[in-house]
Amino acid sequence: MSGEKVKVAIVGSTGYGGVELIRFLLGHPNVEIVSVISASSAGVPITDGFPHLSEIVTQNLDGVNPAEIAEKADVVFTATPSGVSTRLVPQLLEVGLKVIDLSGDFRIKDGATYEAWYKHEAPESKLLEQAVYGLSEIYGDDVHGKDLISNPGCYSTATLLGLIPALNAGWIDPSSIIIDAKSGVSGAGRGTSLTSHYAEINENFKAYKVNKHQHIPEIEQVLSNINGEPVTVTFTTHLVPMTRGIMSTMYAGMKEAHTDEEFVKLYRQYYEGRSFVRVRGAGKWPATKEVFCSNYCDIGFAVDERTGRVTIISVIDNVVKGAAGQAIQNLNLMMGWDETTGLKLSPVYP
Ligand SMILES: NC(=O)C1=CN([C@@H]2O[C@H](COP(=O)(O)OP(=O)(O)OC[C@H]3O[C@@H](n4cnc5c(N)ncnc54)[C@H](OP(=O)(O)O)[C@@H]3O)[C@@H](O)[C@H]2O)C=CC1
Ligand SMILES: CC(=O)N[C@@H](CCC(=O)OP(=O)(O)O)C(=O)O
Repeated sequence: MSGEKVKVAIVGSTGYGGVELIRFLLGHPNVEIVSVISASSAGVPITDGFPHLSEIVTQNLDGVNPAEIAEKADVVFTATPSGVSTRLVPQLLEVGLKVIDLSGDFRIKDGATYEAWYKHEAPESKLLEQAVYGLSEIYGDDVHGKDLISNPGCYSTATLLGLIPALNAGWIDPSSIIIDAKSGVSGAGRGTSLTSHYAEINENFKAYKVNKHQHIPEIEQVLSNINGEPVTVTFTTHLVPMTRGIMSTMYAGMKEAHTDEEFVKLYRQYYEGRSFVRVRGAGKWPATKEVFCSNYCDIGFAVDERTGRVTIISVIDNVVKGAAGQAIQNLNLMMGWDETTGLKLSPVYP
């Protein structure tokens, strides 16, 4: 790129993913936010709903009009609910925009599988083929120069980054994988619901969508590609009374005995040069607070010689590496910039 900044627009800028995109993009040296967009609040200042952005974002919210977006922007992030992107993204591509979609709509390559899990009509198969699945550390090379990037799911990101090196090396039995995942409440978005309001979630801890979560086909699609044969997983999600953070705890049988130190070495080699994956030393397990508000994914291991299984623990911030941060990482990869541009912020602690 020349010295000129890339102009970006954000549809769904009033949601948690959208507002986090704004926070990071404001500090991105190669980018200018030219439009913050809302379907329901066009014409009003974004600061009406988000006073924390006062004096920082002075624009009014724009409406969802693909032709108007194309007049202003080069790239658009769609931080919109699943089902919305299916209809909107083709219109945005049609007017010449590059799109990075944060929803689940373009992640599943088989339309019938998408419809079975998401209960929405799938996008047309041509676009499903065109969309590049933007799990940055694994498929980053495919993102460069592409027009449509499908940002991975939050649980899928933590889980896949935790499993892929061991599966790829043939160290774990693909038929034995069990995933026990927990998320903070912001993962459900800004809208209120009975399951996520304060009295229901405070001092509570509950499983939900057991064996029915929409990230199961996404995780299985990628693991099957890596494995070369179909992989199915047992996947249970839980809601934790905290705002941000995902911990994915994964259990798998080892094909041959390996030590914690060998796992650490394997993973450090696999992720060499990828700044946002931090592999903990033997006997050190990550906590969600250690990646809070950052784009890091931290991974630790515990081999159990007694059972022949390994436990892999992976943590991310769902709103950052699980959504807005990885979307910006994909923008960087799309544009051929260093993938860390605008993203190298330390986690917030405590
Ligand atoms: N929260 C998270 O941790 C993660 C979220 N995701 C995915 O990212 C997407 C955004 O999530 P999140 O920000 O949490 O969701 P929110 O519910 O917080 O925000 C979604 C936004 O989409 C906008 N919207 C709703 N309907 C339409 C429409 N018809 N046209 C245009 N915009 C619309 C709404 O704003 P308005 O009415 O003002 O337009 C709303 O602010 C979702 O698909 C979600 O599944 C993925 C990974 C993690
Ligand atoms: C805590 C919580 O409710 N999390 C959401 C994650 C939503 C999400 O990321 O949705 P898509 O990736 O499918 O778009 C859930 O479990 O459905």
